[in-house]
Amino acid sequence: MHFQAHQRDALYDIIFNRRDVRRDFLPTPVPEDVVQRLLTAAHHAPSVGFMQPWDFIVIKNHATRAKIKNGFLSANEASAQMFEGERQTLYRSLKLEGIEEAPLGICITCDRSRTGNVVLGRTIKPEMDLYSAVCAVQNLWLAARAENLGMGWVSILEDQVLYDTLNIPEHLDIIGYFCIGYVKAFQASPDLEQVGWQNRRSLEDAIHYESWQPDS
Ligand SMILES: Cc1cc2c(cc1C)N(C[C@H](O)[C@H](O)[C@H](O)COP(=O)(O)O)c1[nH]c(=O)[nH]c(=O)c1N2
Repeated sequence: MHFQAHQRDALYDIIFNRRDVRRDFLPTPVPEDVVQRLLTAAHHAPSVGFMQPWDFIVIKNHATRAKIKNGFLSANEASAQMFEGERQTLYRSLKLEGIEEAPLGICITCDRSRTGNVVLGRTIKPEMDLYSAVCAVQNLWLAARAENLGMGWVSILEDQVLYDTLNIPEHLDIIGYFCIGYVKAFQASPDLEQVGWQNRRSLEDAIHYESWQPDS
């Protein structure tokens, strides 16, 4: 398959217009065929040794999401206290999850023992299975944006909340919990940039030619 310019441009549009969404979710359910398309995209991510270490737990039940939200609330209080002064005040004003508002939750796990102990490509760097599962996250994120669905990563949450609430076996690692739903609007830039928490680093500083150089 040879992609045409308009197809290339569509991919870049999706990349640049993808946002971490935690507010403005609409209650409109995500149709099952759309959910299947999202998960098919996630399932086609690259993985070390083709081990496909991920599983996807799909959560629509509100009571389940309310339990996860409670877990967020306590983790978020502990997190807020790690920041000081004005930074803590700003942190407390941020909306950092849409667990109850978004009608769809997806928890992604990583089975580090899938396909055995010795995995092609993971022989020297054992963390490659976790990285593979994160590749599935990014596919999901981009597919969601292509479907005009907002998606937000909620990592302010103790893993144990997800193990207990979702009955996840202990041998699985938790990669993340994601809120997904249609939205009133997509923001043009990251929320954290809009509120002055953190600016986008210049690409110039991120690119190094031939060898690493400190920021200019
Ligand atoms: C691994 C990981 C974990 C988290 C996030 C991202 C990633 C990659 N982000 C979203 C993050 O704040 C966001 O991606 C950046 O601020 C950039 O914004 P856009 O994603 O471009 O909108 C995120 N956001 C949030 O509100 N609560 C959270 O718990 C997390 N956790």
